[in-house]
Amino acid sequence: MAANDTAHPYAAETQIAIAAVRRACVLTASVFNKLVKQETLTKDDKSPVTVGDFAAQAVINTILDRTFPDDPIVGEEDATDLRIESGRALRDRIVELANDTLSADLQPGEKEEWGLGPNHGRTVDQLLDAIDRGNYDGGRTGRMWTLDPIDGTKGFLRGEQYAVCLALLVDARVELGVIGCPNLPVAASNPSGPRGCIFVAVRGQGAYQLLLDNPLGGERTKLTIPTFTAESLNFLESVEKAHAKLSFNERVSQILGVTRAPTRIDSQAKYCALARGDGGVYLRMPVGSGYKEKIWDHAAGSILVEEAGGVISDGRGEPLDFSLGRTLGENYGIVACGKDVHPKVIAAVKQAKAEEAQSQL
Ligand SMILES: Nc1ncnc2c1ncn2[C@@H]1O[C@H](COP(=O)(O)OS(=O)(=O)O)[C@@H](OP(=O)(O)O)[C@H]1O
Ligand SMILES: [Mg+2]
Ligand SMILES: [Mg+2]
Ligand SMILES: [Mg+2]
Repeated sequence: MAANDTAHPYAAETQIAIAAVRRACVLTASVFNKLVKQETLTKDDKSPVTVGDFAAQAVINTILDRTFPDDPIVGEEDATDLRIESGRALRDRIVELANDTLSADLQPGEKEEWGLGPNHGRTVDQLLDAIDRGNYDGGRTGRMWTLDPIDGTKGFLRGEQYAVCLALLVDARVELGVIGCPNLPVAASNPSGPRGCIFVAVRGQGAYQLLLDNPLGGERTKLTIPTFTAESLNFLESVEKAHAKLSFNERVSQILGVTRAPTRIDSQAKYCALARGDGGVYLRMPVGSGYKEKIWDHAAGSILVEEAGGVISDGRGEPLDFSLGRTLGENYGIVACGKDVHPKVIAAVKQAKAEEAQSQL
C-alpha cells in the first residue's frame, strides 16, 4: 500500500512523518526518564549510542516501510551490533520499546493503515531489518528519506536539547523536513514553561511549529525569521567544542559587531531556534579534523530555515550538496541565517579565514 493524498504535494508524507517523529519522541523521552544511560555501547566513532537511537530508528523506519515501501532511507544507525550475542540485552530492550511505541493507541490524525495502534507489534527480525533499511548509500536521483533518530546524543544524555530529525529528498533536493524537540520550550520567552515541539517544513508551503502533544490535531504557528540589527543579533552554535570551531565563531561575531553572547544548543534544535527567531545566525565551521558532515544532521533543518525565509549555505556561500551520498562531502562549514544577514556573515567568514591564514604564515 502506498499512502496517497493529493490535497497538497507531500500531504501524506507530511502527516506520516509527523506521526512517526512524534512516536519516536515519546519513546526517547521515556528512555531518558527510565535512565537507560547505563546501556550505552561504543561504536567505532566512540560516540554514545543509546537504546533510544536504535529503538527510535526502528519505529520510524517501520512506519516508512509500511507507508512508502519503495522509498530508501539513509539512517544514522545500523543493527550490526544488535545481531550478535553480546547485543542481546540491548536488543531485547529495543524490541520492547519499539513495540510499545508502535502499538500505543492512535492519536488524532493517525491512521491504523500506517501500521500503528494496538496489535501492531513486530518481530525481532522485522525490527532489526527496519533499522537496517537505513543503510541506503544516498545519491543524486530519486526519492529518499534521511533520518537521525536522536540528533545531539550528548545533549540527550545530559538531559538538555536533542532532536528527532526526518527529511524527504527528491533528486537530492529536500522537499520535507520534520524535527521533534521533546525538551525545547514551546516559547523561548518562557524557558521554564511547557516543553515539546515539532517543527515541519514543506517546500513552497512554509515552516510551522506544532505541539508535540498533539501535532496533527492541535494548533500550529507559522515561522518567519525576523530581521536583526547588530545589537539584537546573536549566534547559535554547538555545545560540543569538538563539533565546531567556536573560537572562529567568536572572531566572526566580532567582525559583525555582535555584542550578545552566543546561545549554545545541542542538535538541529539550533535550526528550529533560528527559524522562530530565538537567534540570528547558526555558524558551524569545521574544527580541522577532516570530519564530514552527515546529510541527516542538516537535511531537515535546512528546509526549515529556507521555508522560514532564511538562507543556508556552506562557509563559502555555496549551497549544501545532498547528492554526494551519506555525507555532504568536503567540509566547508555551515552558515544559516536570515536573507539580509547572510551576505554579511559570508564576508565576515572570508575575512576571519584570511586573518587565520595570515597568522599561520
Ligand atoms: N567532529 C565532528 N564535527 C562536526 N560534527 C560532528 C563531529 N562529531 C560528531 N558530529 C555530529 O554532530 C552532531 C551533534 O550536533 P551538534 O554538534 O549540533 O550538537 S552538540 O553540540 O554536539 O550536541 C552529532 O549528531 P548525533 O550523532 O546524531 O548526536 C554528530 O553527527
Ligand atoms: Mg551519532
Ligand atoms: Mg546527528
Ligand atoms: Mg544521532
